Amino acid sequence: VKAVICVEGNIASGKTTCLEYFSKTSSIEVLTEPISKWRDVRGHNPLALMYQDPQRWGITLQTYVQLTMLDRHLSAVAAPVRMMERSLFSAKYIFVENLFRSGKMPEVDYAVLSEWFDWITANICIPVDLIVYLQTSPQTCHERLKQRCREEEKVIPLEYLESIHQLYEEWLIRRSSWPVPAPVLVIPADHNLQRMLHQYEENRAKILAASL
Ligand SMILES: Nc1ncnc2c1ncn2[C@@H]1O[C@H](COP(=O)(O)OP(=O)(O)O)[C@@H](O)[C@H]1O
Ligand SMILES: Nc1ccn([C@H]2C[C@H](O)[C@@H](COP(=O)(O)O)O2)c(=O)n1
Repeated sequence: VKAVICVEGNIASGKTTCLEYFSKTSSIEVLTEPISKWRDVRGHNPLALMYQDPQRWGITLQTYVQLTMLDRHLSAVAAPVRMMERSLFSAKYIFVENLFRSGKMPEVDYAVLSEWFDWITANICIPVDLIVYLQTSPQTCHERLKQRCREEEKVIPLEYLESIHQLYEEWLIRRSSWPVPAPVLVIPADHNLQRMLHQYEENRAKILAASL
């Protein structure tokens, strides 16, 4: 039986580090976010453009994110358990929603992206068996983001991470915004690396149970 687990969380919450840890397990295949594509589509960098001028380029990046995430979801599974970074769902419910709600995406762009998303989810089966939510404070993410130092992300202020955090909490904890496509395992993720790895080990059985 194959299982799909999506690891969700704010920017720089530790998703890649978590996936790297579980990639050492032979029964688990790991799919990271296709961020290299978002930074280079035929020589263009829609991620950088979006941060420079979200009004103009938000829909460009998010259209491409939707395509590349759909491609990830539909790619052939090669191991009993698949762990992937984020999902088609968080792309829409968190990032598109954030652009729209903060007034940085014109209503017509939001409408077109929503039509695409609704069509995809109505016509294509996107199986998700478990969501692992790495729950952090926006302050922790801000520090980790500065330390990681991705060129495009230097303009991200704490308030941006606070908005993303609120949207995640509404979606996965308060469950007041959008449908949650699978059970949610919440892992508090403000701790140091050693403690995080310990927590991942403690949660291993629960995570792998998704494949039973
Ligand atoms: N528990 C932790 N404590 C301190 N720093 C961490 C921890 N986990 C990850 N980091 C560092 O924080 C940055 C963001 O982590 P990363 O795994 O890339 O997050 P994400 O994939 O969610 O954006 C990286 O520089 C990483 O080395
Ligand atoms: N739908 C999306 C998904 C991601 N992004 C941005 C946010 C970050 O700058 C980057 C992903 O980095 P991570 O959270 O994995 O460290 O891509 C977006 O704007 N829209």
